[in-house]
Amino acid sequence: MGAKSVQELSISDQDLPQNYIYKGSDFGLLDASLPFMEVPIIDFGLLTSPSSSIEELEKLRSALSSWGFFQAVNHGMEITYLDKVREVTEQFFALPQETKQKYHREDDSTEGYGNDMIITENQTLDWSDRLFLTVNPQERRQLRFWPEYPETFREILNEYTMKLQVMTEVLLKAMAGSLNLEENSFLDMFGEQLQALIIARFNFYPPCPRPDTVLGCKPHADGTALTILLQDKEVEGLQVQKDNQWYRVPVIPEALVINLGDQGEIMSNGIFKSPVHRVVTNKERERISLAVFFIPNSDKEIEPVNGLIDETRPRLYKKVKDYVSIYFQYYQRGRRPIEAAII
Ligand SMILES: O=C(O)CCC(=O)C(=O)O
Ligand SMILES: [Fe+2]
Repeated sequence: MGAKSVQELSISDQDLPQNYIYKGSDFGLLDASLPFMEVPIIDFGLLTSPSSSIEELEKLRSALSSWGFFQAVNHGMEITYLDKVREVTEQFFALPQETKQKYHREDDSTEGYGNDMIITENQTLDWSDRLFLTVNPQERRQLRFWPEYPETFREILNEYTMKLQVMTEVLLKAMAGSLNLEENSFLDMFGEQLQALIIARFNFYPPCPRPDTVLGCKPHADGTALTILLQDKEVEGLQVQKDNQWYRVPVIPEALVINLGDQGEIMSNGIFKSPVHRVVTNKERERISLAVFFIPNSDKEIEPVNGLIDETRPRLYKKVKDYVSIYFQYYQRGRRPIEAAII
């Protein structure tokens, strides 16, 4: 049944297993003296067409082409609702270990509860336990991995991801609008009516005895088109890289953190960035987050939108299909999967 959960490791007096020690050369700067990112805050209410504000679209374009990250406010979900989503996440991870094991993922599969998937020898493991659930398309749901406790878990996950789906449609249209493209240019790449693969990844980061050498999540860029992240309400940990410098992503309890993934960068012909980010650990407090991944259907070919290719901006990426399948292999070897798509 595989290794101990990170949660169990965090409370055992056993020495820290060596494979959690991060060996990359880019560790170093884990202290709080790192600068905060100058986080672009986008008012979602102003993005909704047909009256979307030119100014807000310009802010969106600028955020996605510099950071690849922004914080979304006025997205239609009250903070009390976001707190409910956080609460069921905390409640799940607080269940007794035997109960959580009921939802344990198989060693060779991502779906379910468990810690970092082991793909290569010598791989550094992330200091986190996760619950990974496919939400959409509905027929791909594997309900045996969906917690039955807390009782509202399934209902909230279903409802929350439906709300995010609506946001994603608005966002994809606004992204196109911000580049003067036809409104459905990005949306169409997902397939009919956003028939996206939607995956929810609940992350749990227990306190870590060695935050100076252990990461909650290794540096990576997401393989998605878009990711919508609900951060812990109080505990910071997410950092983003820009021009070889790491920045802290501030906690804004009522906001959703949105970032572009590799497939979003490919569609935009490199105008929008898929940012490298990581999660650091701390000694005192646990941290939770919920990342929801929006991924074009695996039978859809993804390529730069036509209107974004011209003499001054040649096509930068090849057509890719089922990008996710190569993604994990590259990631666990510490390479950027998007390299596979560069012309
Ligand atoms: O926990 C976080 O803040 C980020 C998690 C993340 O990057 C991911 O799940 O891909
Ligand atoms: Fe990520």
